[in-house]
Amino acid sequence: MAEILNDEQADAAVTKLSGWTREGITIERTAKLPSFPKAIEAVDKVAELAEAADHHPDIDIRWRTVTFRLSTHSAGGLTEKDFALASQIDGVLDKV
Ligand SMILES: C[C@H](O)[C@H](O)[C@H]1CNC2=NC(N)=NC(=O)C2=N1
Repeated sequence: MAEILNDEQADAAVTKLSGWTREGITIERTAKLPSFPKAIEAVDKVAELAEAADHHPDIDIRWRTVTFRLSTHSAGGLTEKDFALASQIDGVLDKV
């Protein structure tokens, strides 16, 4: 099982991402996409990455605003898996 990062490690890891904040054992990023279809396109790409990683974000879609939340449920905390997928999500959002 992936190891839970402590507060210091999690805070250091979050600063390496773009636009993510940490709320306890969850990290989240909200992005406003240019349109609803673009928001769905971004979510679709993230879904493919999530499946490939076998790690899945909670996703909230409101018109063209999308929030991604990550936590490693099986570990009960934040692990490298969350930060690895968050970085991939940044890559998707940079290109939309
Ligand atoms: C069996 C499989 O590895 C697990 O159910 C995975 C799937 N996706 C997951 N996603 C997240 N965010 N946390 C998990 O603990 C998790 N577990």
